[in-house]
Amino acid sequence: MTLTPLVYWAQRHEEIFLRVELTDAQNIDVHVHENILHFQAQGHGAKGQHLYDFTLEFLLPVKAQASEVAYRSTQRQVNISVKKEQWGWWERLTKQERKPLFLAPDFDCWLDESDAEMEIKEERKIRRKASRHDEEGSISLKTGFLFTYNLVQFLGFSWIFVNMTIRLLKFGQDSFYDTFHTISSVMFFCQILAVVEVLNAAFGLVRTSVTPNLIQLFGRNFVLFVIFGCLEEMQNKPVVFFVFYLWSAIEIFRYPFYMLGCFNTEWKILTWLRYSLWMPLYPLGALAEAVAVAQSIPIFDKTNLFSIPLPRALGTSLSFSNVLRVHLVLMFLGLFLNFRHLYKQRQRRFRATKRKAH
Ligand SMILES: CCCCCCCCCCCCC/C=C/C(=O)SCCNC(=O)CCNC(=O)[C@H](O)C(C)(C)COP(=O)(O)OP(=O)(O)OC[C@H]1O[C@@H](n2cnc3c(N)ncnc32)[C@H](O)[C@@H]1OP(=O)(O)O
Repeated sequence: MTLTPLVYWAQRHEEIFLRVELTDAQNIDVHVHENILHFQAQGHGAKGQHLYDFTLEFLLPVKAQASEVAYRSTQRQVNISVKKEQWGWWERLTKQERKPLFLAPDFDCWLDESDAEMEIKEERKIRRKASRHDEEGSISLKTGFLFTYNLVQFLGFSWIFVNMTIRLLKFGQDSFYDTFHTISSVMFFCQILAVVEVLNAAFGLVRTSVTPNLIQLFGRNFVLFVIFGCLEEMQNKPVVFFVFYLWSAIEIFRYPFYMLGCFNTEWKILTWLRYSLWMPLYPLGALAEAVAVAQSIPIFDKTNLFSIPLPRALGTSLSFSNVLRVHLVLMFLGLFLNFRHLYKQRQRRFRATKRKAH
C-alpha cells in the first residue's frame, strides 16, 4: 500500500519549491510528464516507514527536462525545485481549483508576489554592484598597465634625450659620430616595446586607430633595425644623432601626457606641448629619416646586402636599394597620413578643452 506524504510549497517568478516531509528517504523517483509531477520514495513519514507517493498537476506549464527538475534529500525532508516554463506569478499551484489535502504553503520559504519582486530587485542590485566591481577591477588593471608602459617609455626616452644633450654640450659635434654606439641599445628596447602601442590600439585599450600607430612603428623600426642596425657604415654618420634626437624630443612630452591621462588629469602646458611640438618635429624627423635612407642606398648597392638573385636571363640581382626607393615614396605618404591624423587629434583636443572652459 502506498501513502501520501505531507508536501509544502512556495514559488518565485522562475520556479516552484516543494518540501516533502519524509525522513531518511530512499529510492527516490521524481519526474515531470505532461505537466504532472510524479513523486515516489521509501521513507519515514506521518504514517511511519512506508512507500510514499503523490502526483501534482501544475496550473501552468513547467520545464520537464531532468536538468530543470532538481531534488535533494536531507535526513528530514526531500526538497524539489521545478522551473516554470514562463516567468510569472501563479495564483495557485495546481490545475484543480481545490487544494489537495496533503498540500500546504511552506511558510519558511513563502513570499508573496511583491516580496518576490523586492527580492529580484535586491538580487539585481547585488549583481549590478558585483559587475561594477569587476569593471572597476579591470579598469584599474588597464590603468596600471598603461601607466607602467608609459612610464617605462618615458624613462627610456628621457635617458636617451638627456644623455645625448649632455654629450652634445660636452663633446660638441664630435658626439654626432658615436650616437649609435652609446644610445642604440636603449633605443632598440624602446622601439621594440612600442609594438605594445599598436596592440593597445588594436585591442581598444586606448581611443585611437591602428593605422597611424602602425605607420609610425614601421617607419621608425625600418630605419632603426634595417638602415642603422644592419649597416655598420651608417652607424657612425651624424644622421643617427638627428633621427634619435628628434624621436626622443617628442616622446619625453608624449608619454608623461599619457601618464597623466591615465588618471584623467592634465597639465595645460604639457597638453599644449604634446599637441604642438609634432608640427615642427614630425617633418624634421621624416626629413632626417629620408636622409638616412638616401645615404644607405649606395651602401646597399655596393654590398649587395638583401639583394634578391634573379634568373640569369633577367640579370644579376634585384638590389635592395629599389625597395628603399619605394620606401622613400611611402615615407612621405606615411608622413602625410600621420600629419593629418595628428592635426585632427590636435583640433579635437583643443576643441574639447575650449568647451570645458566655457
Ligand atoms: C602600414 C605600412 C606603412 C608603410 C609606410 C612606412 C613609412 C612611414 C614613414 C613615417 C614617416 C614619419 C617619420 C617620423 C618619425 C618621428 O617620430 S619624428 C619625431 C616626431 N614625431 C611625432 O611627433 C609623432 C609622435 N607620435 C605620435 O603622436 C603617435 O605615435 C601617433 C600614432 C602618430 C598618434 O597617436 P594617437 O594615439 O593616435 O593620438 P593621441 O591623441 O596621442 O591619443 C589618442 C587617445 O588615446 C590615448 N592614448 C594613446 N596612447 C596612449 C597610451 N600609451 N597610454 C594611455 N593613453 C593613450 C590618448 O590619451 C588619447 O585619449 P583621449 O585624450 O581620451 O582622446
